[in-house]
Amino acid sequence: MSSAATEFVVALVPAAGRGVRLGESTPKAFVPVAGIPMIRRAVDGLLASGAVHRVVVVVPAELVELAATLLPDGVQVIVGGAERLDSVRAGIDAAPDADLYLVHDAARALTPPALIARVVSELRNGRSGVVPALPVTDTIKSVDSAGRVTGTPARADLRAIQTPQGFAADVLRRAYDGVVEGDLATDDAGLVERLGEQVATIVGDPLAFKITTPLDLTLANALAREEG
Ligand SMILES: Nc1ccn([C@@H]2O[C@H](COP(=O)(O)OP(=O)(O)OP(=O)(O)O)[C@@H](O)[C@H]2O)c(=O)n1
Ligand SMILES: C[C@](O)(CO)[C@H](O)COP(=O)(O)O
Repeated sequence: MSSAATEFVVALVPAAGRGVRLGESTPKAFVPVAGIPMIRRAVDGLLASGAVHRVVVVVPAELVELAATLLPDGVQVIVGGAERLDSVRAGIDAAPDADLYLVHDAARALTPPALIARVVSELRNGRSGVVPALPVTDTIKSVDSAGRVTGTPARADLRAIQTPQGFAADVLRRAYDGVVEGDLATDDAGLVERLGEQVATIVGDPLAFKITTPLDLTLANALAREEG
């Protein structure tokens, strides 16, 4: 960590999901990728970035003790909630001393440390919200409830958004103050955008893909084995 790094950076790692789409018997964050649980890989990536002072991992209640045995000393483990937003909120409440927050899915287990460091660097340069983004390669259409196409947004304007998403702490706290029961926001930046705050994108990394389906896990296993 550079001595010029004065703001206290806390990384929140929501890892309390069940992984329904992955279909394993173990909650997703505890599923191994080439022998190492996703949760451990995600935390190791954050620590290796050299840009994070503290890590708070959010897990299902029954897995707190197991998580503590899997993670390096000093990493805080807390209980999550029913939805991702509930788990992130628990993380924010557990780390009121943060100046900057990163919110990083455990499911993006192979995220390169250099990408994490770039997000923090942009925050330190004065951004209040930063997300990694990649161009989409498919054509994206909107559809109605019957599956009829209702529109085709210009692909050049679209980006697939990854994590870690970085925020000035007061901005993320205010964003979560606005969350209501049943909120449909699918990422943290979406909540910040509602405040009228600017969210900047940086170029993401294909390796930061979210392990969601069995095909994703096959890919992650192959990539991690190749890495050695
Ligand atoms: N109640 C929840 C739901 C999700 N997450 C976390 O948020 C990240 C992104 O969520 P996703 O990939 O959707 O994971 P799951 O919710 O586990 O997957 P699914 O929707 O297939 O059940 C994951 O690291 C997941 O563990 C969480 O902390 N708390
Ligand atoms: C936060 C996120 O990873 C950004 O792409 C994504 O929206 C999480 O969605 P999920 O349905 O919880 O996997």
